[in-house]
Amino acid sequence: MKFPGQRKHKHFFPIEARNPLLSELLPQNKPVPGHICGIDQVMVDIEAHVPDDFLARHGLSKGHSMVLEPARAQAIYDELLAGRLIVSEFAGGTIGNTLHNYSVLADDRSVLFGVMNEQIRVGTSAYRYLCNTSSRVDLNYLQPVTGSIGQCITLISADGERSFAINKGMMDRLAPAYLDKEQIQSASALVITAYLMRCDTDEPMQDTALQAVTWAREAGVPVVLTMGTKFIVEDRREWWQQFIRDYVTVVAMNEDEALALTGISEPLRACERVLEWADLVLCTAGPIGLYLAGYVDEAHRRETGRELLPGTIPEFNRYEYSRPMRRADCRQARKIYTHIAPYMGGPERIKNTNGAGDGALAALLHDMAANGYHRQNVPGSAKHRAPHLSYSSLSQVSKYANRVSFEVLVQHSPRLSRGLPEREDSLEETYWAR
Ligand SMILES: Nc1ncnc2c1ncn2[C@@H]1O[C@H](COP(=O)(O)OP(=O)(O)OP(=O)(O)O)[C@@H](O)[C@H]1O
Ligand SMILES: O=c1[nH]cnc2c1ncn2[C@@H]1O[C@H](CO)[C@@H](O)[C@H]1O
Repeated sequence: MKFPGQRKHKHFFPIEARNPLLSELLPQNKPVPGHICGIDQVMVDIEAHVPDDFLARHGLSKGHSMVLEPARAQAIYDELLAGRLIVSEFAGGTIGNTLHNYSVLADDRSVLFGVMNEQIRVGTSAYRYLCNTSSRVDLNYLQPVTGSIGQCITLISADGERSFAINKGMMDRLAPAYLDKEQIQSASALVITAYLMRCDTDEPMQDTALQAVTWAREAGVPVVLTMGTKFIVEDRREWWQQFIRDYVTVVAMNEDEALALTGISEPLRACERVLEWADLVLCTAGPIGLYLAGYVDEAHRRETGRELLPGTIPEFNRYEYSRPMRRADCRQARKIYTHIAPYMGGPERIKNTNGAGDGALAALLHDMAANGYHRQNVPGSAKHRAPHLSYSSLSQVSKYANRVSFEVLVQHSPRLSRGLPEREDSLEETYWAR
């Protein structure tokens, strides 16, 4: 496990360095490995650049993800192919992307639950998927199926916005029998997406997801839910609110999904509302940057060194230097918030925004997993006097998440091809020194 930022104090990693003092604290010399788990509708992104009237002509809604009848998806694909508009076919899926990015950033193992073609031929979508997935993503648990994984036709508009048209194939056929309870219950987090719940009634994906979150909850493993698209949430707002109350520790969403979930358009107020149901909230807001909101016990709160920010919750960032905790672990819980504007004001040129939110979530997961890893390996550390959810403060995590989003925006694919540059390990320094 690579740590999310350089630490200048006594908690410095890597512990593999076998500091003799640290090793006294360790029952064994080999560090206990960590991992995270995720469930996805395994799919490839087939990317094409199109004018807005292409979307209108095919009845697609800009910025969203729609599952189409196979014949309709095929018609779009054929038109793109005939017009030589397809620029790439690359592994996708919101959780697949998040696990891949986590593994690249953390140099750590992640486990993907999903389906995969039983037989793979060179050049097919399944082949592309495997080629573009980090070797640190464990694919040994995939369920073999006869039929294709999903295809997500990713249509990029002139302004960089992306719209998805999905030919689902076998992506929702993942059965509960192909989950691994031991892997889930020993993970630092289980990541799922709201997309999993839009399978057809005769498909097992929803039941599979419910089984996994039940096991995670039972073992105290944080359940992380990314909202997918506002349409899924809008249709069943109360259902989602109850689902979050019952199972979810961390909610990740953009401002549209936040509005659909809470009825509140202002991201900070929406985060405040979601904190009534979950413990930690990541809300990305495109060019506005991103918000993180959580809880800390009064006894562990830390005041910011930055200027206090105005907003719908005045001085909302006052305790942003605190490390977030579960509400139930606080004796006197206080809500804490942070906001960060896009890294370096945003890229000069955005290649496309696809996966920028997934990138931010991967960074947050990295910091959470680093905390679990540190706790397991150095249980006596002062860092773990209280049960925090992350290794770093809310403020530090937001900088990291933002930095990773930036990296996704300036490249072509939602999947990072490499980790962040080493020299930036101290985000604090480079962040302000342009
Ligand atoms: N136009 C932009 N200018 C500057 N930064 C941006 C822009 N769009 C996105 N970002 C950065 O990327 C982060 C995530 O973006 P966004 O809110 O678009 O994610 P998203 O809608 O969840 O994306 P996806 O669902 O494709 O993963 C933002 O918090 C911000 O830091
Ligand atoms: O229905 C879906 N299920 C899972 N992933 C999806 C779905 N629609 C789009 N994406 C994925 O979201 C990523 C960007 O966040 C894209 O890479 C796309 O593959």
